Amino acid sequence: MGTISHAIAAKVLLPHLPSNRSDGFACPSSRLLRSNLSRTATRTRVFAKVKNQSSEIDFSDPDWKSKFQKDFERRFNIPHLTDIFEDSVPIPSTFCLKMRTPVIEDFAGGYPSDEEWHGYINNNDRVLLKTINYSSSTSAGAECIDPNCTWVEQWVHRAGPREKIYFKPEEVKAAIVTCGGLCPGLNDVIRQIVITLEIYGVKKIVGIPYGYRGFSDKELAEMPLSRRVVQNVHLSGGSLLGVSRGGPTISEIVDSMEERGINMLFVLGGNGTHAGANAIHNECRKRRLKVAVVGVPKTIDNDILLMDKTFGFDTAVEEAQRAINSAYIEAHSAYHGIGIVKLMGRSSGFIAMHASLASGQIDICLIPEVPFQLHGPHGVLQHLKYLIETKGSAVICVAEGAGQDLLEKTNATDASGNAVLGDIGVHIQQEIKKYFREIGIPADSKHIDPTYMIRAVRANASDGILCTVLGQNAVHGAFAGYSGITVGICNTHYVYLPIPEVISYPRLVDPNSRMWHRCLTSTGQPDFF
Ligand SMILES: Nc1ncnc2c1ncn2[C@@H]1O[C@H](COP(=O)(O)OP(=O)(O)O)[C@@H](O)[C@H]1O
Ligand SMILES: O=P(O)(O)OC[C@H]1O[C@](O)(COP(=O)(O)O)[C@@H](O)[C@@H]1O
Ligand SMILES: [Mg+2]
Repeated sequence: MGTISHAIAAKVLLPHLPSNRSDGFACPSSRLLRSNLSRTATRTRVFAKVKNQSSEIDFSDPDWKSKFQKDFERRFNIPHLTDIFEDSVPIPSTFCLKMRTPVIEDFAGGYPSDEEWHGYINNNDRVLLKTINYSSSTSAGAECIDPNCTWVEQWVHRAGPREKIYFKPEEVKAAIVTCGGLCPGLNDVIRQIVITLEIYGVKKIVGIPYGYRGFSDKELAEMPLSRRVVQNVHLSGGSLLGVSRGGPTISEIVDSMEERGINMLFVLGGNGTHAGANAIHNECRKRRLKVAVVGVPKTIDNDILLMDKTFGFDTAVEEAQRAINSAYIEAHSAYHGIGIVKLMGRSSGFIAMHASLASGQIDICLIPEVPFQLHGPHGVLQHLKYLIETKGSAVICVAEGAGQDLLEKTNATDASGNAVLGDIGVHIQQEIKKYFREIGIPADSKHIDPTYMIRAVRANASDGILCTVLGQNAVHGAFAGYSGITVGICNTHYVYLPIPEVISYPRLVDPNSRMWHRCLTSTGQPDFF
């Protein structure tokens, strides 16, 4: 009793279970009542789950809380080189802000250190992961461990430069790789990693071209990187290094790293890339290679667990405003105009939800986490008819992963194994056209798909800052001797997290969260089931 397995603990902490709207609430006329019912039912299911874990967490054990905390501490411990190289001797950090120019000389005369400078993070510094003490499991968005929603402090490691480092800068060959789809800010992160590495005194820095593929494709030469090369790269979107999906096996990647003498690897990517980074970290350990593998979460979908947000997300939401505004103008100017804007979000509707909230021009927001029906008395089309009759126009914002149950399945996958989704935006437009034709009401629908335009732009100012901090912290983490970690922002503080904890499943919008309810309040849409 008391030992919580990794996977089980992740489930206990899951903020919500996706509500299964087809399982049964009668549809009372009041949306509020329905929403309350739905919330209660979902909560009941959460605790049914928790109760099922009783063989794992025995809540009647007076010590369950301290056991949980101990287990949490173990899970969130960040792997360190000394776990396998016990004799590693650290040296004083070569990162010191009193010396703001990149170190250009060798360290023959010893490593510089500054006893007086208090700019380092203590290894025992921690950041509080959860900050709300929910008094009840029925509080909006409550994340409870036990049925009483007991307050349990959960601490994670604080990111930043350490006083002692585990790599001699002149012995480092650092590589950066960007994988998956594009995301605003990739170049900003690359730039900061290079700049920070140079401040530590690293001279061998390379970019691996086109994601993991660059490790195996002999035609693709690694790109030497320096402050001079990256100076202005943040001024444009995309990735200086290129990106790709799919690629070589983990063993091939580590073979290639060994051949190239890479002992620090910075991996920018989403869930899939991080699964790869963790596997590379484990393979290096298996081969007893003194290598630090550090991830920087890159996902425009914002679907990495535990973090306030990932870089590029704010920019995506901002850029989406232009498409939404165009859709609004088109719809508003047409007779019975209906605008449809499809935004990215494979399994998480964060961009659609935030873009809808920001614009104030959306009447219907559809996300993957909240099932909906198009047809029937409570369907989207019926509500559109109501909007056309009362307002004269309407705008829908739909996440690409929403309503996939309404489309034909293809079972097709991309090179990384991600499911290829059906086009929900096109489907909704077709159904709108059919429906309004059938009911004899003219409607003029316009579908805008700005997805690739949104993700190719350069980062905005707020993302620029986030990228800067994450890039710098990635380098600090590697020099501090950590590996198999990723960097993030939790409750406005910067942290290091073990990779498996942030990718055990995609972070989803909680349909019981205040944010989703705020979105519903703003759009005024009913539940569509
Ligand atoms: N489970 C996995 N283990 C190892 N590598 C993976 C895994 N899933 C994906 N990858 C690799 O990570 C890279 C990016 O994955 P992908 O899913 O396309 O993007 P993202 O990292 O943004 O989720 C690809 O090269 C893919 O082969
Ligand atoms: O057409 P591509 O390049 O496969 O990208 C489409 C996918 O990229 C994303 O924007 C983000 O995906 P990743 O996080 O895997 O890079 C998804 O929302 C979308 O499904
Ligand atoms: Mg992914």
